[in-house]
Amino acid sequence: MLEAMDVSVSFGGVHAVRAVSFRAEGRDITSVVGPNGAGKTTLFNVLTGFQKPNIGNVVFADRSIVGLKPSGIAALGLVRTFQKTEVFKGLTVERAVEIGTTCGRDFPMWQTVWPGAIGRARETARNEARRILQRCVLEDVAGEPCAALSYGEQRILEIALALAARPRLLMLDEPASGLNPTEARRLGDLITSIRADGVGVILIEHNMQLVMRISDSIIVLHHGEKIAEGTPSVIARDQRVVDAYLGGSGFAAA
Ligand SMILES: Nc1ncnc2c1ncn2[C@@H]1O[C@H](COP(=O)(O)OP(=O)(O)OP(=O)(O)O)[C@@H](O)[C@H]1O
Repeated sequence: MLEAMDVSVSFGGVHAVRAVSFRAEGRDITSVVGPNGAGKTTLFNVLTGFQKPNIGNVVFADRSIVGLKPSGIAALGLVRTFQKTEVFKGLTVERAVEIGTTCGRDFPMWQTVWPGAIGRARETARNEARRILQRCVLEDVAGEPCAALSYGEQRILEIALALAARPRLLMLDEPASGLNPTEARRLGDLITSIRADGVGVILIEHNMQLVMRISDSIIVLHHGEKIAEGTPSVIARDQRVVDAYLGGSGFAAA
């Protein structure tokens, strides 16, 4: 569904991403890992339209998305999370997700003039929001103001808001950062349930336990280059990865 081809990005003399190619299949969890400064965020920004590559192409759903605005890419179904739930802090969790389901959607003209249509559209949005909150196990806090959520719940709410945009491919940038092991496990369960719904996920993440547990495919970056790609068990045995990323300590699938 998404293919990056020979993507390179330089900042002055710094080669942040060097000729990286990979494919992310529509119903897979594809993780991008690597040490600090490996180029993960820069690559993520290229895929979501926040950074133009110097060279290379990115094809999503059979069309090149290089040069499209982030909003245009999101409208195609490639949706990212933002750590920005504070914009909804005065609203309840359910209302925030409900508003999220209507963002970027066109409403036919008749809906604005036909009595009852607005109420019906609101009801549809509310039902969709409830379904998303259930999927994210946030239904118990649906009536709470967003600002009252714990840090871990706020991170899950970011995903709920991204799901409200009906992604075909969801991009998550370090969703486990700052989560405790229980929260990280809950996050992993959520991400695998999103995959089970037929939505692909691209995950940039430092938490290797989580990555090894849920990924279908892992791409390893080092100094901007892709040094390995494969299933968790293939990556765990790759000597170049173990040397470059893990300082020779090795790791096991969790
Ligand atoms: N806007 C920028 N201007 C100059 N250099 C940049 C810029 N953005 C990133 N870099 C450099 O590009 C390289 C890759 O950075 P990037 O943030 O993509 O790595 P990363 O793998 O996401 O790191 P981390 O895990 O620490 O977030 C680094 O050397 C970084 O200093």
